[in-house]
Amino acid sequence: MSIGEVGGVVVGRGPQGGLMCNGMGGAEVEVGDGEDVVQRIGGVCGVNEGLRKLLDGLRGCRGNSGWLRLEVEVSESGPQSILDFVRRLGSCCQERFYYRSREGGVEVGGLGFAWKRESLDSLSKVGELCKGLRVYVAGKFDSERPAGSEWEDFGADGLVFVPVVEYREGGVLVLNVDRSQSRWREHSEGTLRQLITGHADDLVSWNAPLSHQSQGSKSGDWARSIKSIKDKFQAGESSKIVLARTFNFECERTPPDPFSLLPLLHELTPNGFLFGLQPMKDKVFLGCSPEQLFYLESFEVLTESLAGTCAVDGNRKEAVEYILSSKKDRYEQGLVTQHIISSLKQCGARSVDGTHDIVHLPHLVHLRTKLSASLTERSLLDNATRLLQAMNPTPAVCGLPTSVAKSSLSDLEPFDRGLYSGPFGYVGENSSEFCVSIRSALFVGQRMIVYAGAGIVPTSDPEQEWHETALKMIPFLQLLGEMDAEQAFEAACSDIPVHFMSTDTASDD
Ligand SMILES: C=C(O[C@H]1C=CC=C(C(=O)O)[C@@H]1O)C(=O)O
Repeated sequence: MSIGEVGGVVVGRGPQGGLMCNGMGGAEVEVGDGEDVVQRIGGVCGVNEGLRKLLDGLRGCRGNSGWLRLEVEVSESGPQSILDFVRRLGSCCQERFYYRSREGGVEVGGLGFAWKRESLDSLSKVGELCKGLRVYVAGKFDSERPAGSEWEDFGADGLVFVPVVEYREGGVLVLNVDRSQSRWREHSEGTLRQLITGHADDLVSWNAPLSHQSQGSKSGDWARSIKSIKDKFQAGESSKIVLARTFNFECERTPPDPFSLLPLLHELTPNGFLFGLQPMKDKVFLGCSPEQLFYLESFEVLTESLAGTCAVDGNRKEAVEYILSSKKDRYEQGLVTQHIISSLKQCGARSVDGTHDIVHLPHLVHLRTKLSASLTERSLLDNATRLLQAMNPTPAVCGLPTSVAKSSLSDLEPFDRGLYSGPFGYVGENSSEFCVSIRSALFVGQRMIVYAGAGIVPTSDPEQEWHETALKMIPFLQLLGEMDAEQAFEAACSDIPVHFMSTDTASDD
């Protein structure tokens, strides 16, 4: 595909001719049917005007194969404009998506699905996706486990997708069209029109639902599960299993837009990956995770082993000293590091470099080893697919051996993890990155389910591990239940259902 500039428009041009693209400068340009087309529409404008330009740009396009991507540069690229875009257009589009990498280098808000698959294997078949295109992935932790009804619509294996409209870092608004789909024009135009003419929501701060009741895993069941995990250790079947539990809220009414939690979660955990996915109305999975699965650029991969947790009870320095000298935490994290190194080797790495550090989060610290390696010289998509297969799930969220841990968790956890602790990220033209979607929650109608897990090793104490999962739930419980951190911790530790009565304090941002 060649790129040319016509009348202020950059156009991808196919050799066969046949498809007419009417550029914004008025020039009509012929591009090949079946070829991928990338067109940058000139002139910086506001978001609404940008959406109109995309609609105009679409008018002259025809064809029934190949990707079409129209891009407009928009001026509103303030600190939260991408997240605000996704929040404001919630009433105009049922399918929403948001992702921000830990350092913020990649940030995207997506609306509608231009292309969607339910199997992660489909990622290896997207080799022909066009230049500049990013494919986003939200994978399930264990797709072999029977799906819980709460996770319906999140795909059999998760979702692999390209949004219709993307608002990307650097202030670029993108329209993605897969012209091989029947009725691609109606679908794309329909989505754009809804966004342009629909009623944009006011930005309202999250306010906890007026009345809600909590329930979730019980500490007695937790202790019994740990006992059976330890039996597996004794029988020599496993060395580590990461057991998770849930904290559920039942509300009297559907709570406010869950996407409005994202800025608050990010404030509490600024050094996290921020993500949200709404495959349909009243179903949202979101979170703010400290854990990177991998970052891949060219053949160079960065990854990390994050495990081992110590509470920060006032004095961070003491917590750091404690965790650095804790044999149990070092063992637990060492298993993850070793597994990741062997996964990297499976993907062609000859040597792996590593440095240790500590991750500081509200109320806790984790051990981390940052790892880097050079992989075999294959395409980025090929390497990303192989990394996903080899690394996911790591023993930071599953256990060892992976198959034994997975089947034990399927027996012991009385709920489907769905996307919790699965990979969440993208494969793009020049880079690919995934986080592990821990520190997350699912919103289904009037239910809100918070997930957290803890690595169980032979020396684990059930009560301490229960407290550890409570610590990990604090940011969510603080926000969902309108509590301070101490109350949130107590609620997360308690076996007794709590009845919340919040005050109605919705306010403009
Ligand atoms: C499984 C979770 O955390 C993992 C990541 C960091 C530390 C962990 C731990 O100490 O057990 C877990 O491996 C979770 O937050 O749900």
